[in-house]
Amino acid sequence: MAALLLRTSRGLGACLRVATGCPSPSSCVVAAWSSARWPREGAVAWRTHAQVRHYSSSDKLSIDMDDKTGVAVLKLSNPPVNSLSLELLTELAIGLDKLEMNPSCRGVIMTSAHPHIFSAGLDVSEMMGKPTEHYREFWRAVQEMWLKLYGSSLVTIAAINGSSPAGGCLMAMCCDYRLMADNPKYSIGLNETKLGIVAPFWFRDTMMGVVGTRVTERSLQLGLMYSPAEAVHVGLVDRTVPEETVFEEARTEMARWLKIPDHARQITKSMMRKTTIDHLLAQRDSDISNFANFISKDSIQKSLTAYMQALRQPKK
Ligand SMILES: CC/C=C\CCC/C=C/C(=O)SCCNC(=O)CCNC(=O)[C@H](O)C(C)(C)COP(=O)(O)OP(=O)(O)OC[C@H]1O[C@@H](n2cnc3c(N)ncnc32)[C@H](O)[C@@H]1OP(=O)(O)O
Repeated sequence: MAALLLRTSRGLGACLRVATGCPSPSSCVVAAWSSARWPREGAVAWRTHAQVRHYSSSDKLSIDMDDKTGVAVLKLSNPPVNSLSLELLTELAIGLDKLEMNPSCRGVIMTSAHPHIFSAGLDVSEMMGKPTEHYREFWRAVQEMWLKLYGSSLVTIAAINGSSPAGGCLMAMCCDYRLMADNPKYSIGLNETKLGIVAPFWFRDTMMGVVGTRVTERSLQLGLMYSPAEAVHVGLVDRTVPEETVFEEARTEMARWLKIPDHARQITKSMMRKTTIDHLLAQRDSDISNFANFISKDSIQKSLTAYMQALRQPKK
C-alpha cells in the first residue's frame, strides 16, 4: 500500500503520511548538463546503454532515464551559463514531476553540460525591467522547481561540475548528496547580498538543513562563495572528486543510496524536510507578493543593473 501511495502521489508530502512498508522501488535523481555542444564523458557513456530513454523535449534540459538501474540523469544545457530562466525552471519542474511519477525511477543525478558552470543561478534578466505580473510568474516558477526538487521522494545527487552561485547552489542543496569537482577555480554559495538582494526564508532554511545555523548566517550575510575545498570544510558539499570523475563518482554514490530500502529512506527524508516545505506552502502567495514588491523597487533595480554591468566588465 505504501508502494501505491508513493507511486500515485507526488513527492515527499505523501511519504510521511504512510509509515508502513513499501516493497516497490523508490526514486532517485541525478542532475547533469547535457548537450551536443557540451559533451560529458559520463553522459556519452550513459547513452550507450540500450535501456536508456531520453524523454525531455527541451533543448535546455536533457533527461535520460535508465530503466534497468532506475537512475535518471538530468543535465542542464542552457548556454552560456545555465542561468535559470522562466522557461528552464518550468522545464525542470515538469521533468522532475515526470520522474516522480515514473514507477521505474529511483534516483536522479543532476549535472551540467557546460564544462565549467553547474548553474549561474536565477536568470537576472528575468528580474530586471519587467512588469510586476512577470515577476510573480517567475517567482512562482522558482518556488515550483524548489518544491519538486527539495520535495522529491527520489534519491537526488548533484554532480557539481562547475561554479554554482545562488540559485545554482540552491538546486545543489536540495539534493540528498553533493559531489563537486576539485577545481579551485570553481565556487559555490548563496551570494544574494552581493547583488543587493535577500535570499528568501526557504533558501535560508534549505541551507540551514545542510550546514547548520551559524554557517548559514555568516554565509548569507556576507554572500560567501566557497571554493570546493572550503565547501567541504563547512559541509556545503559532501565530497570533492577529480574533475573528470564527477559523473562516475555520482553514479557510484547513487548505487550506495539505492541499497537502502526505498520506503524507509523516503519516509525519513520526508520527516526531515516536511516542516520546511510546509512553511513555504503556507506562505506561498505572500512570498510571491513580497518578491514582486521587493524586486520592483527602483533601488533594487539599480543594484541589479550595476551588478550585471560589473559582470560584463573584462575579468582581471
Ligand atoms: C525577497 C527576495 C528577493 C530576491 C531573491 C532573489 C534570489 C536570487 C537568486 C539568484 O540566483 S540571483 C543570480 C545570482 N547569480 C550570480 O550572481 C552569478 C553571476 N555570474 C557569475 O558569477 C559568472 O557569470 C559565472 C556563472 C561564474 C560564469 O563566469 P564566466 O566568466 O564563465 O561567464 P561570464 O561572467 O562572462 O558570463 C557570461 C554571460 O552570462 C551572463 N550571466 C552570468 N550570470 C548570469 C545570471 N545569473 N543571469 C543572467 N545572465 C548571467 C553574463 O552577464 C554574460 O553575459 P554577456 O555575454 O552578455 O556579457
